[in-house]
Parts: sequence; C-alpha cells; structure tokens
Amino acid sequence: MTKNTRIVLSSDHAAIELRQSIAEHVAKLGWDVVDIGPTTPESTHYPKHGEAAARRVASGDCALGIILCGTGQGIMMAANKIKGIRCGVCSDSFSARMIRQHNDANMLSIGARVVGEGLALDIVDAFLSAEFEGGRHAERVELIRSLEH
Ligand SMILES: O=C(CO)[C@H](O)[C@H](O)COP(=O)(O)O
Repeated sequence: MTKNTRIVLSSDHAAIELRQSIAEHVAKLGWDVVDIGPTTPESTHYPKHGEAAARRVASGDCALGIILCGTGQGIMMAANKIKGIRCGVCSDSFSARMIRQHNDANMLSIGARVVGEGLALDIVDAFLSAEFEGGRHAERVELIRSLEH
C-alpha cells in the first residue's frame, strides 16, 4: 500500500502568513500540501476552519493536519470535536515530537500570535519527523479513542 503523503493546512485570519510559510516548508519536505485556506485577511471564524481540516484527516483523505489561529487553542478545540482527531497545540519542539511519539496525534495546532516563524517551522519539523512508538502508549491512545463512544 502506498503511503498517504497528503497533509491538510488551514487557519483563521490571524495566521494566514505563517500558514503559507509552513505550506512552502512542508512541500519542500516532500508532502502533498492540501491548503484549504482562507487566503484573504478578512476576519473569520476559527471553528469552521478547524472542522474542515479535521474532516480531511478523519476521513483519511489526508494523513496529517496542521492548523493555526492566534493562539492555536480555539482551532484545536474545534478540531478535537471531530471523531478520530487527536490534535495538540505546541509552542515548543519537544511537545510537538511527543504528541506524535506518545499520543499518536494526527493534527498539530500552532498559535501565530505566540511563536515566530523560525520556531514554528522547527515545531513542524519535530512533529513530522516523529513516529508513534506504540507499546504502552497504544493502550492509552485506545482509551482516548474509547471516550468517543
Ligand atoms: O486565537 C484565536 C482563537 O483561539 C483567534 O485567532 C482569535 O480569537 C481571533 O481574534 P481576533 O478576532 O481579535 O483577531
């Protein structure tokens, strides 16, 4: 089976520039970027963008997702309401690596008003290069999944 290399990106108005930098960066890493916008700077509502991105991941259309808003918090909350989504907000690279290794996160959220571009790209690298370790963590992720029923 071929590996799904599609990654969805979305944000609200607070994070358009940073999202576009991340999109370019991630494309250079070899991912097929599915940037679902928005592209214009008008004020918009982060829950709908979090939901739209999360549905791409939950459906299997995209393997992973990166979402952004001002703090990363609101859009993360919306994404985590979609069944099958495990999304964490990260402002440091260690956490970004750990949410993949221990929590099998399938989405990363970043606050564009919290971290600068350099750190954001480092956070993205940490997230994308890490892999779920399974083992004892698999049982715990399964317990998270069981909360969805
Ligand atoms: O961080 C956010 C949600 O968690 C939003 O980006 C933020 O609330 C938008 O604020 P404003 O409408 O003042 O630009």
